[in-house]
Amino acid sequence: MGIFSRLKWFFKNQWKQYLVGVLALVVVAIFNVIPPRIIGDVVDAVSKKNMTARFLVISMSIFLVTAIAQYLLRYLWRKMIFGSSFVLERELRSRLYRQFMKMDATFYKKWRTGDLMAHATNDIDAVREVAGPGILTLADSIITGTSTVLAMGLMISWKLTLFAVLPLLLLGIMANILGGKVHDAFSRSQAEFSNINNKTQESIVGIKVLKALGQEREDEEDFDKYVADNITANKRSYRLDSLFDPLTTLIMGISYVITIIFGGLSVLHNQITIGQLVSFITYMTQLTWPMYAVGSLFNVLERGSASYDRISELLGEKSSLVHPKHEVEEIPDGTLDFNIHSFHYPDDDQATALQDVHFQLKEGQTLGIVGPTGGGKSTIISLLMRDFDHYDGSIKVGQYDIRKYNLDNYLNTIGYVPQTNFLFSTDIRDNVRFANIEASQEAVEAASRVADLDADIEKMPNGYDTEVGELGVSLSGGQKQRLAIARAILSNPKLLILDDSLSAVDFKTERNIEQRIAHNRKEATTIIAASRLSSVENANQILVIDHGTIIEKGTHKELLAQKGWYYNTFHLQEKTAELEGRLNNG
Ligand SMILES: Nc1ncnc2c1ncn2[C@@H]1O[C@H](COP(=O)(O)OP(=O)(O)OP(=O)(O)O)[C@@H](O)[C@H]1O
Repeated sequence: MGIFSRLKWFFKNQWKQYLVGVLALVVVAIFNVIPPRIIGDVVDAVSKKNMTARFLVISMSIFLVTAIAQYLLRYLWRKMIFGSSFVLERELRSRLYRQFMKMDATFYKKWRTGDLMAHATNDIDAVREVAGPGILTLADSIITGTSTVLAMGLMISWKLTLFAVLPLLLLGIMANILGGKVHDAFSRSQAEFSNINNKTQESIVGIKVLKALGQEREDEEDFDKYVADNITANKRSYRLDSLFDPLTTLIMGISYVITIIFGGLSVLHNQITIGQLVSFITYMTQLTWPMYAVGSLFNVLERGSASYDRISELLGEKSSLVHPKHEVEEIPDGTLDFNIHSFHYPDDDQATALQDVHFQLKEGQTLGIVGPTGGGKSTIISLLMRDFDHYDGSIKVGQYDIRKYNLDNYLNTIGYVPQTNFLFSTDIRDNVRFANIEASQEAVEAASRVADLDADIEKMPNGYDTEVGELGVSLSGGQKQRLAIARAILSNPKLLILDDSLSAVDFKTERNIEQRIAHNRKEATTIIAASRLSSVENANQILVIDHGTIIEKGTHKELLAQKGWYYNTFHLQEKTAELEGRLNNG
């Protein structure tokens, strides 16, 4: 029952709907008392041989009116109670979605996609069941149960009612004993469902790699193991369920036996009439539904409660990002003052990811960041993108520390092209203008030209209408990268960040893109992190990052003159490019 108090915030919001629904249930329950009474009266009239046509017509008319009224009222409570439960579903879904949107990189490292999907689907459904069928069953079983027992007691015999209802107490005791166990079993089965979700998602995303490595059999076996674990958990959950339903039948059976024995004796001793006994048994039949409902109720509540625990845990997660009380609403310009004394990833206290990284950029300048793999290039970009806000030092974009800006305003000024691109399942045009869906065709074409993608698109049969992503054509790695660049260019950001995002295009295309970006973005700042040094040759300033710190700094010319890592790598890459060029030319 604890789940109801935890959902109090929702019931408070929807109290009017629930009140109307419950009132309708009360009236239905009152109407429910009438038919057995009429049946009893008709039986008595027949047995006493004083039945008249008028009596029969009146009795049957009341019967019919009651049935129609019940039909209409049942429609009303369904609409009120089930309708409200969908409001809860919508509210929880949107809370979860908003939470997903505002969480930081640490959150997404902790939670697996399959978990998040399971919370957003199965768990929300289980909580909705509490607010719909759960409330209905609770109210209906209390109201129908009470009104039926009252009718049995008041209109027929309290003594007989007491004997008949006594065994039902056993059900309450059993529900209490099994409640905690069902909660745990359902939590376990939901956790196993999350594992299956994760496994399926991982296998589908990695299907090409799986096949290439000939791991289908092993993956299938792995999957079967997850399914088996899920089935074991489900079986346990349903075993507990199965203990309850037959018990209800058994207890109802005992109640009937008691009723017939004591009821029969009462008729023999002229304490009640035969018609009253028929009414009593009909009332008993009406009690069957509330009894079964208790079984399903305790199930729905324990499942809902376990799911609400899981959802609350997610909603309770706090983003580590700083949200100052007085956020700067101003839009930052493209100047940058990066001063990090030290930074380590939240889950890795030991290794310092960045140490003494300091650089400044004026509006319109280009910065290149290069260095050995794992050196810390992406980490610098991560801090600029505010994936993490806790470090020793400060990063200023425009006049203020980036943590002082409203996060959305700040990120809107950045055009970010990550190492791995994501295409949405829509056409090329909408993929390019994703950040600004109102952008004109001319603007989309201009951005595509800067990214050197226009010629490729024009060759496609449907041009900018070509569907891409899951449902459409597959673009090449280089085309995907250029589409992501066009998307970033279209929003005309103050700060454009390319994180190794030209790695899949050839040297000539890379040059084209660089020149066009430089030409189009004279007033704006650009940061290019790259493994290929040719990507940053024309930058105003280049940093060589290794082991999280700057080991060389300068322009292309200055760095060559230093004859260090940059010089060696540049010549090595030049020779490799030359060799590749010769091989390609035959
Ligand atoms: N989310 C993270 N949590 C903990 N450590 C991380 C995380 N991301 C990166 N690292 C570690 O930080 C170091 C720098 O990684 P980073 O990705 O910044 O290097 P990089 O220079 O961009 O490498 P590459 O050229 O291979 O992309 C590495 O040792 C890496 O293992």
